Amino acid sequence: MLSLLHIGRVVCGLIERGERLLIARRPAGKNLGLKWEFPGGKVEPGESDEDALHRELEEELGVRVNIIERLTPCFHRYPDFSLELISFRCVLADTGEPLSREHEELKWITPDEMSQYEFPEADLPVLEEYRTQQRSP
Ligand SMILES: Nc1nc2c([nH]c(=O)n2[C@@H]2O[C@H](COP(=O)(O)OP(=O)(O)OP(=O)(O)O)[C@@H](O)[C@H]2O)c(=O)[nH]1
Repeated sequence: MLSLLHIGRVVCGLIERGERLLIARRPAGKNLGLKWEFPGGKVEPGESDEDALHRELEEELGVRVNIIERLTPCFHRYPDFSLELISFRCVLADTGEPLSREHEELKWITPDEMSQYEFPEADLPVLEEYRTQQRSP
């Protein structure tokens, strides 16, 4: 029988600075390697989504953020695993630059530049929701 691993809830942060958004490139050796994503990771048992976001962004980028809003959660099934992706718009709480502790590279991009980067499939509805929001008055 085909078994599919459900990795559970994954949180990620769409960190805004002015008109730009922070994206991070996954390391080559990992699953979905070299795709661009929003920093974050798996929610641990007993942890709230918000606490997981703060923990992951501290671990991966060394930053604290203030959450602006939660976007619509998306369930996605990859060929070998599935997840629920919960995204948050946020801003940096302090003035320091994010550090690339676990990613290949970090970039600040405008919403118009998003289409130039390859994101994991699970992120496509998130990108669409974010872009639509940016265009509305
Ligand atoms: N952080 C993040 N993960 C995403 C995004 N989109 C997406 O499909 N994912 C997937 O969600 C999972 C995130 O969990 P993770 O960051 O803890 O996992 P990982 O494979 O990097 O590392 P690990 O399992 O060794 O801790 C990965 O499988 C990743 O490919 C996204 O925008 N941001």
